[in-house]
Amino acid sequence: MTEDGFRLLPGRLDRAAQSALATAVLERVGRAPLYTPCMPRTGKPMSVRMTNLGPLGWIADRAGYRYEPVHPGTGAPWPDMPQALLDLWEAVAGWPEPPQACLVNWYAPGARLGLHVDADEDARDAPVVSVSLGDRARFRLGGPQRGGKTRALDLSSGDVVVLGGASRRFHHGIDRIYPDTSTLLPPDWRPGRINLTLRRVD
Ligand SMILES: O=C(O)CCC(=O)C(=O)O
Ligand SMILES: [Fe+2]
Repeated sequence: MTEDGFRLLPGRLDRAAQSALATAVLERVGRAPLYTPCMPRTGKPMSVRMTNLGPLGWIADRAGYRYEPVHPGTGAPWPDMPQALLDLWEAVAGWPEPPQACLVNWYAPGARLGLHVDADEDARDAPVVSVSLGDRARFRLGGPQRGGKTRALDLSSGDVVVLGGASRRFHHGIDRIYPDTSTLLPPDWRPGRINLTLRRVD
């Protein structure tokens, strides 16, 4: 762990665990389809597609950023979080309560996620735990200030990142993915990357 509470756990999930998790997540994505979020006000579509698992889901649309208990397209509650994610949170988060939201991000080749701070949660002290599955990505980590110094690190399938302590409020994003660098996901989902972001909301 670094002083600022940022932790990269390379290969935290072995291949069998990644594969079982991918199967569990994709089955749920079948019930809660990916949708294209957009920027508040401008309505500009994001390149990452999203859905959620768990009691609450993070939504971005013209009205703003917020958490909702139901899928915006189907109106149904989000599917439950696979037990493996709850277990992972318990093992690495160091937080007494379980996560309330698991954002599922889908990066096709060309998708990216601009530098941002995860700031829509009242539970600002609970860490964010994020899991990478599928193709490798270049993750960018900055500091608390927008426009400050950043560094890049690669995230591979099975890697887990914990944004705890001060790093909970650090800027971060995904510059790009590296297509066809993993054979984990089923053929229909290649090339591409899934990221699972576990958060406590209130
Ligand atoms: O895809 C990633 O690794 C990061 C995702 C992220 O920062 C987010 O969903 O807030
Ligand atoms: Fe984030």
